[in-house]
Amino acid sequence: MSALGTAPGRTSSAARTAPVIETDGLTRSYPPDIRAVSDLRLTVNPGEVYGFLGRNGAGKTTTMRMLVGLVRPSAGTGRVLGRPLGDPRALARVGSLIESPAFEPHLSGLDNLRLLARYLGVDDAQAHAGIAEVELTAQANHPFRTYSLGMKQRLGVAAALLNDPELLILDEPTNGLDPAGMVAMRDLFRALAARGRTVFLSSHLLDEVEQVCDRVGIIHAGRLVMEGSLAQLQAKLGGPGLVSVRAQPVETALARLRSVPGLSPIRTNGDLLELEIPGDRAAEINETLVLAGVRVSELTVAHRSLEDVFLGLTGPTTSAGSPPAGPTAPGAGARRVDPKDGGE
Ligand SMILES: Nc1ncnc2c1ncn2[C@@H]1O[C@H](COP(=O)(O)OP(=O)(O)OP(=O)(O)O)[C@@H](O)[C@H]1O
Repeated sequence: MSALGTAPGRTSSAARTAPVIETDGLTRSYPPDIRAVSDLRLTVNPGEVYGFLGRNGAGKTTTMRMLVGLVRPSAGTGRVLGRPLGDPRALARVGSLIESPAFEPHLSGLDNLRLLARYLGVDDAQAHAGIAEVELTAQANHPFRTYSLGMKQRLGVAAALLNDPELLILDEPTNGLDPAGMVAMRDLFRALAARGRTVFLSSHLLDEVEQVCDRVGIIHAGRLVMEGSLAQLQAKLGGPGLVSVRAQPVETALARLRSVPGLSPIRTNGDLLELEIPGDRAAEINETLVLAGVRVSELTVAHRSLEDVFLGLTGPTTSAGSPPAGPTAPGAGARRVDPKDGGE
């Protein structure tokens, strides 16, 4: 086991550089033989936005529940803010959104937060600040029961922020948000990181993680298949992808591209040329063609999905099956209908 966090505390310089979350061999099994999380070794550093990426049933929620002491590990150890998992002294400095918080349906969003603020012993002003921070001011006095899924989610994040936590642990925080809400939430996470807070969020959306996270851990069938910086993830994704170019005159375009090493089209269909190259060479293709007097009317880089990343990192699996390293139960990795979100 690595040197898990030493003495915690805001004032210690050692604590500032020690990981905020560190786990070693963290495992959670469910009877009769489901391995929801297996031998997980995570390192989350202070001040970063860390994306915990995995598809449905990968083990994200179970991991987060262990981190905040809601579920006891079957094996392995971990530390949060330098203290053992579930230690109340650490949890007092953590804000989390894992299960939907039990808000009072007939109270307004603001009154719900005030109630929670009183319970946590924090100033009422924090409730107002939280509402503003998640951009719910216009709906602050509407009853919670009238809130959309996205508004409920934003109120949940505001609740997690109430005690001005050093670490936020958020399970799929952008679930249900519209595109503008997603952008606002991403901005909030970056702003929190800029203030030295650490954000550990889960997602099954590669795009989302790429846009907001500094580091990424990819969990698949209960196991961590990759952990590293966004640049390292992108390097893994930077392999050949499919770039399509619509260009005229097509003969000139073909001849020009064939003359540049590595840019030879693999297929042509009328004036559409397809190249299998890293997507970051798209601008080079455009420039090459334009300088050769070719008109480029369309240039698309095929989007690489999370599925592609998994296939690249783990090899093919079926949704009902699992690779040898994954959950041990038949059907492990398939979606469990969870009361927290009512399933898919
Ligand atoms: N209480 C439980 N009892 C039995 N199996 C469970 C329990 N909780 C989780 N599992 C199983 O553990 C695996 C991981 O579930 P988990 O909820 O952690 O995944 P997830 O990555 O959060 O998925 P999602 O994105 O769908 O929320 C799944 O196969 C799930 O069915």
